[in-house]
Amino acid sequence: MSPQSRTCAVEVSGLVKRYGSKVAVDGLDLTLDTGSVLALLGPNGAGKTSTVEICEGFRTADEGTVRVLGLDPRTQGDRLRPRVGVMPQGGGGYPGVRADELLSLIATCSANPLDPAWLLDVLGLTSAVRTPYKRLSGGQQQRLSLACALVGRPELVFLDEPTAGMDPQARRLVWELISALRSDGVSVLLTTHLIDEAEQLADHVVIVDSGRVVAQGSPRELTADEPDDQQLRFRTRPGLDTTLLVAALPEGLDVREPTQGSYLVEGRIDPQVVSTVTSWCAQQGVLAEELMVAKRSLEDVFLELTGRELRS
Ligand SMILES: Nc1ncnc2c1ncn2[C@@H]1O[C@H](COP(=O)(O)OP(=O)(O)OP(=O)(O)O)[C@@H](O)[C@H]1O
Repeated sequence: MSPQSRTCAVEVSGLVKRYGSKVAVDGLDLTLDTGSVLALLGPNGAGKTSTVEICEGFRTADEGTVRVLGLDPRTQGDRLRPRVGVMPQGGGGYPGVRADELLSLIATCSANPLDPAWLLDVLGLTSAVRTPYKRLSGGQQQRLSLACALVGRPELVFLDEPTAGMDPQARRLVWELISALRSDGVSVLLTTHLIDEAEQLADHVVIVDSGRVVAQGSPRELTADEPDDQQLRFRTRPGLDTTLLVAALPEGLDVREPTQGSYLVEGRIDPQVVSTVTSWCAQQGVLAEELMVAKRSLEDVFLELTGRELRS
C-alpha cells in the first residue's frame, strides 16, 4: 500500500496515563493501519490495557492525542460505538445470563448484526448456549466475550488478551477467526504477552515495557531475518570456558551463556560453524544437547532491549 493510500484505524501520539504517582503509559505512539492486525506485546503491567481502554473511550488520557476511526473516543464515543467491537480483559457478563441471551441482547443494539446462533456455532459454543455465564469455563467466557465484540459487524475490534485462559484448541480457533477478520478488512488491535500469538497474527508488533514502546515493526523486521543474524543454541555442562571456541570460530561470531548450561553462538551460522562447535564440545568431553539453528525470536528481541524475559 503506498503511503498516500494508507489510512489509519487508530492513531495514538504521546499518550500518557498516570494513576496517582504511577506512570502506567509514558509517551506511547502507535498507528494501526486500516485492515491490519496490530499486537501490543508486553509483560504484565506494561500499560497495554490502559492504552486500549483509552482508545475504547473507557479511560481518560492525561496527555497525548488518540484518534479512532478519525474520531476522539472520549468526546465522540456515540459515533464510534456502532463501528467498534470491544473484548475487555476478564469477560464481564452478568453471572446469571445465558450465553445466547447475552449475545442476542447485544445483537439487538446493532443495526445489522450477525446471526447470534451462527456466531456461537463458529466459536464452538453451541453446547453451552443455555449455560449461565458464571458456569461457563474461563475459555468459554472468553469466546463468548469475543462473540459479543464481533456480533455487530465492527470495522475495528479491540481484543484485550483474547486467548487468555484458553486451551490450545480454542486458541487456534480464535487465531483463525482473527485471521478471517483481517481478510474481511476488519482492523484489529490486540494485546498479548504471548510471543507466538503476536508472531502468528500481527502485521505490526509494538513491544511495550514500563509504558514505553521499546521496539516496533513487523515480526520479520523485529527479528531481522537475515543470514547474518542467526543463533546456534545448545545445552551442555554449565560454566565452560568458551575462549577457545571463540578463537576457533570465524571473526564476528559471539558466544554467550545467557542462562546456566544454555549456550548461544550468534552471527552467520554455516555448516562449518556447527562442525566447529560440536568438535569443541567433543574436546571438552561434553555432549551438545538440543542443538538447533534458529533466527532470533521476539522473546530474544525483548530480552536484549529490556534485560528481562517477557514472561517475568
Ligand atoms: N486503576 C488503576 N489504579 C492504579 N494503578 C493501576 C490501575 N490500572 C492499572 N494500574 C497500574 O498501571 C500499570 C499498567 O497496568 P495495565 O493494566 O495497563 O498493564 P497491562 O500491560 O495491561 O498488564 P496486564 O498484562 O497485567 O493486564 C500497572 O502497574 C498497574 O498496576
